[in-house]
Amino acid sequence: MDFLNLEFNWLDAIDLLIVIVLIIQLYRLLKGSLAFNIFLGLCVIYVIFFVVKALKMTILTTLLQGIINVGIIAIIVIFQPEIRKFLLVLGKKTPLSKDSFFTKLFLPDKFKSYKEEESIINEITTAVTHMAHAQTGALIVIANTYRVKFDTASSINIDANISAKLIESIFEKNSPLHDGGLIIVGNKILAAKVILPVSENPNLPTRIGLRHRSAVGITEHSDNLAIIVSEERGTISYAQDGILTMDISPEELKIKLYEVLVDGM
Ligand SMILES: Nc1ncnc2c1ncn2[C@@H]1O[C@H](COP(=O)(O)OP(=O)(O)OP(=O)(O)O)[C@@H](O)[C@H]1O
Repeated sequence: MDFLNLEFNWLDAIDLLIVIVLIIQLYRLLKGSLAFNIFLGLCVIYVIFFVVKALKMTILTTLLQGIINVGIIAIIVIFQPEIRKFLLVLGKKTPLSKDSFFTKLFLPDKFKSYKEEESIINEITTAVTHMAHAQTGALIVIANTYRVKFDTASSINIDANISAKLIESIFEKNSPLHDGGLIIVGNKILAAKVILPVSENPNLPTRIGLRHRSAVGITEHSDNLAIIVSEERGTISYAQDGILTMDISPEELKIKLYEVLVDGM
């Protein structure tokens, strides 16, 4: 195809499509985070660079070229968590990954059994619903990897099967384990009383406190889902990819848990 005197073949179309997909993935990954503002700043520098280069403004071009050269290393350092997450997302879309087209084609859902996941989803939803009614504050992190990092200095290892009664008793107001987050990995409750990183996102609602902020914090740089029960309001919320979704119903929580535990995060 000849478009505006430019040669445009099907390979260019694929090239363009891949760039668009990468930009959309990058936007979804960064939106709502501080890194998004840094990313916009870098885009502005790039645009100015191309304009001054086209206008043949040599000094500015050299200066910006220098900033951009150093900027590549700075980008890797600043965006290290985002790059990690981006590669994780890409890894999940490989032909052999759990939710890939090929896996779904050769192993249709009807042949898979989700009994264990369904039981985990029911236990978590039951516990969260009871705690919301009783206005018992809770913070549950469902981590997608066994290598989840958390502060072990104050936490208590549990390594128990997931049950609504156990979760509820951990968050009981008189329980010595009720403060901090509960970590679930796979089919186990791994630890309680975990101190999580508090999000510094300035765009979060000002009315929320440390429980909600730390739920957002633990999902900002890793593939986790954090469920929060507000002690003050008895509401259920969740954080994923650094984004807080507030005041959901138990049914909505169940759908989210299916999405995470059955369809894959
Ligand atoms: N860094 C942290 N990691 C894990 N849990 C934390 C952290 N900081 C505070 N918490 C938990 O949050 C509780 C305090 O919640 P706070 O009232 O500040 O938050 P909130 O978001 O307003 O929640 P709520 O709606 O339940 O009041 C603490 O008692 C503790 O259990």
